[in-house]
Amino acid sequence: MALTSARYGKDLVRILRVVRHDGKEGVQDVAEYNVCALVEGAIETSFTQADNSVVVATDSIKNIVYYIAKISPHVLSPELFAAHIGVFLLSKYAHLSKAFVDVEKLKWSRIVVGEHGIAGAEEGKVKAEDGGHRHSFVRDGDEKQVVSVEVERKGEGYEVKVTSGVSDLLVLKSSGSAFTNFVRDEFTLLAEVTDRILSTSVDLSYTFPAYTLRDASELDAMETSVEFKRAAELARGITLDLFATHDSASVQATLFKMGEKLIAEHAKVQSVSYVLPNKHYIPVDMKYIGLDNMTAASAEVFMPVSAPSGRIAGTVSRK
Ligand SMILES: O=c1[nH]c(=O)c2[nH]c(=O)[nH]c2[nH]1
Repeated sequence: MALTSARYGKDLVRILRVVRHDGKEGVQDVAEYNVCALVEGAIETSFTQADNSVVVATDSIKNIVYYIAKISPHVLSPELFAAHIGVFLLSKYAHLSKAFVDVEKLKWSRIVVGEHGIAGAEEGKVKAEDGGHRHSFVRDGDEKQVVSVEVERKGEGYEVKVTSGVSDLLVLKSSGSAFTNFVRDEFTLLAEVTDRILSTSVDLSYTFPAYTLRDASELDAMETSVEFKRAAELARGITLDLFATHDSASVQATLFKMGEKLIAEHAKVQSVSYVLPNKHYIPVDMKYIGLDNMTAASAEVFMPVSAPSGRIAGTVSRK
């Protein structure tokens, strides 16, 4: 018998970091993360011979995540924060060869004070550059930025592979989606529809080429070269814009359009993967009470169905 793979670390490390911007009249940012940090390396004997001398305790790995959250100038960028944790783990412990850091960044957006028609709220309207309040935030949705970083020791430096994305971005359109011309046989109950509700919870990930750096001081250069922040803005924007505007023949066709567009717009994005549940909304049949609710034009009352859902997955890659 042999140990054929081994990896360990800390999962579900929760962090909220406040960033106070000097000289900007009290403007602050916050970043809330869920982090999973795992390592590989010369750790076999801890499994096969109960040899803990090669084990950096998972408690220490958790403490390193907090430490990097405190000292990293990159903590607002999920890609650079994750890469910083990975590079630190390998630079600190010579017997470790790879680090796998997954981070989820939760969505805190600035509250825009004074736009809710509340008398007196103007007094508290103290703006950051983007027009929101300087240090007050709202959780506007379950959506998360999700990033997986793999760092591998390569000679004196480190090779960093980044996959970024979005999860739990819930969208719905009440028109502009059809589904016709599919296989019809003895199992087919579904009617063709030229106009239907389309709703999905977007799970998106996209990859970048491997980037080699000597140490953490080169993380800024990695952002300048790869432009993770621009990719994240494009990925979300393209997903939402095309979901809204594409005259959808199917989830499959809309998925491909979105992936194609992101690759066309960002030179560093190598492949784009979506997993899109088709969250069904079924028109309620009201014939029994003399009401027509079953045609594309008449359907107004729908029953949301939590299960089952379709599940459409696809990856679009640069040739
Ligand atoms: O966009 C869709 N794709 C499918 O593959 C499918 N299958 C189904 O029943 N409804 C839909 N909708």
